[in-house]
Amino acid sequence: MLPSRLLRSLHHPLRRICGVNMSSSGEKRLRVLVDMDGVLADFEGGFLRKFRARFPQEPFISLEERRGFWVSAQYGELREDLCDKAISIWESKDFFLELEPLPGAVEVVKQMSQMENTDVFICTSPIKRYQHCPQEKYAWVEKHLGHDFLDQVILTRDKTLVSGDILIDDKPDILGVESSPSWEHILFSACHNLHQNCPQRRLTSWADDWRSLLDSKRTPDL
Ligand SMILES: O=c1ccn([C@@H]2O[C@H](COP(=O)(O)O)[C@@H](O)[C@H]2O)c(=O)[nH]1
Ligand SMILES: [Mg+2]
Repeated sequence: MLPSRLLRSLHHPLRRICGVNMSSSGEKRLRVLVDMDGVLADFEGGFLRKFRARFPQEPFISLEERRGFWVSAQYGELREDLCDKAISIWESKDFFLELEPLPGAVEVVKQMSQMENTDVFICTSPIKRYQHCPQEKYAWVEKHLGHDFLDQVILTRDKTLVSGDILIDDKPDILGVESSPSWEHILFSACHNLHQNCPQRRLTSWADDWRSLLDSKRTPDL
């Protein structure tokens, strides 16, 4: 690795060849990956509302009672056939598009992406039944963050393959083929993970001190 003072004097393409993500002022840029469901978009709230509307006679699990990432698994434990009924909700047209943004999420992502030396990407896993979900995820980003933000959308079912400094995500275990991902996983608090004692640093909501969290990952300019 070359010293940063030398890298600063190099032209942009060479900086890239050296494998360092530097700004024109010579500072290393921070790459933040932000999950969508449960972090930007209220997946749990949207699910519960639509489940109760579609199946008014069926038992349901309140947000306070939610435990574990997989909604379908907890509904299946409640009663076997409720697993498929739960899945049918997020497989329906307009489910992902109509999710409400979580409080502060849109404002924070806009602020974050305007910060100096900071690149923000939305990193989200589509469901395998692809008829509606991938298109609606793009449409959600366009609706809430604007057309230009579509350049910063990453759809993947394996987030370990995406490089970044931080991944803000509500799923406690993010696994994939890469056993040593480049990012630090910051656990975003959600109803399903509140009771779990997880080793990751947490962001409890978008009202939490996300700026300090980002600053803690910035490397000082040498
Ligand atoms: O029980 C469930 C709960 C969620 N899903 C789907 O998982 C992904 C989660 O995506 P993230 O990028 O990790 O937020 C989303 O597509 C949900 O629909 C599920 O399949 N089963
Ligand atoms: Mg999520």
